[in-house]
Amino acid sequence: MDAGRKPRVGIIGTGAIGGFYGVMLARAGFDVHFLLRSEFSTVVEQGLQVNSAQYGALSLKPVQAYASAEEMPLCDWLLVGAKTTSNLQLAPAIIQAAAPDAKVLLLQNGLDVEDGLRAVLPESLHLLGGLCFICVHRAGPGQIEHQALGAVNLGYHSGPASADPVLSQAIVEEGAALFREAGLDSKVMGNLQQARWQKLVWNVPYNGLSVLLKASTTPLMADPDSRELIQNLMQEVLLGAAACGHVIPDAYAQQLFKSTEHMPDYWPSMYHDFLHQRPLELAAIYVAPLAAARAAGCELPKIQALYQALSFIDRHHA
Ligand SMILES: NC(=O)C1=CN([C@@H]2O[C@H](COP(=O)(O)OP(=O)(O)OC[C@H]3O[C@@H](n4cnc5c(N)ncnc54)[C@H](OP(=O)(O)O)[C@@H]3O)[C@@H](O)[C@H]2O)C=CC1
Ligand SMILES: CC(C)(CO)C(=O)C(=O)O
Repeated sequence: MDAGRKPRVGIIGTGAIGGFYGVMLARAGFDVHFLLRSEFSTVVEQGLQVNSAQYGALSLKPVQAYASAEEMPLCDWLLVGAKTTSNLQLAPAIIQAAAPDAKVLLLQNGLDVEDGLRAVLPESLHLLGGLCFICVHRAGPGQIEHQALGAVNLGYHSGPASADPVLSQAIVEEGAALFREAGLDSKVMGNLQQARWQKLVWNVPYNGLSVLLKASTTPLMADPDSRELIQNLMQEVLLGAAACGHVIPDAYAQQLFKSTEHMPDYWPSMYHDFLHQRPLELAAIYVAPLAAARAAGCELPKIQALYQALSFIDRHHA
């Protein structure tokens, strides 16, 4: 990349997350290219709209939109905004759109989501994980509803800087700076695994229960039984994390629980997948943490039961 040139950003999977962060980066002056699938022609015709409780009505038109990665220019940063269930299918597109030493950032929930992709990406590509603290969903083709929040915490997973902590830190700082330039909070996480476990403290209870109980956060937080269940599930995530060497203070879970009471009523992304009969992110959000905890000698029976119920739903909802 030429010194002084802003990095070129490619969005691989332009849904709620890819669309929101892509529009914010484009508005901040980055050269952003969007890979789409079902919404391609609508977005070419009508652009991308973000209806944000925080930033008002934002519009990006024209959009540098692509239906195939072969038409995309080589990008310095690739932000993967697809669901984890699509990662392996998207690997050829990521490889195709990546500049020789590109940074691939998975903006996804779950544990170990980088591992499957790492195995098929060239060694020259840096792989990072990003945890998005945001409430956003697609309201229609090219239409993104942003209800609250927006921070992205980043950590280095693997690549040419794996053995060089100074370089990997600099790369993660560069990624965080992109988001900060777009006016969003972004922190560098020294340990990506720890950061992923921390995020699971929220996603394990709320994502799954929203599907199982057909309830958004407001009713989940209003009912004494669901409140107790959420707290018990959070405690099991802390147990699993600790067994894997990632101690998360109890106060962290308490604070997430409390802050959810003050969030606008929110349907987690897993509920949207259920509603639209798309595969649920069970491998990333349930299977991987359950397996990691079990390998460390720790059983998590409530999470296991929630996972089994969700697996049934996942197999029967399509
Ligand atoms: N939404 C939220 O508030 C939050 C989401 N997350 C995480 O972020 C990640 C993304 O979630 P979210 O943005 O909600 O998901 P969405 O379903 O809104 O977006 C996924 C996008 O990826 C596209 N896609 C999938 N496969 C392909 C393909 N082969 N080629 C091109 N495009 C493809 C989909 O296109 P198509 O329309 O054709 O299916 C869709 O546009 C998940 O891991 C989620 O858990 C994390 C924090 C908050
Ligand atoms: C936890 C929450 C709602 C906001 O921090 C989120 O980021 C998610 O849905 O994954």
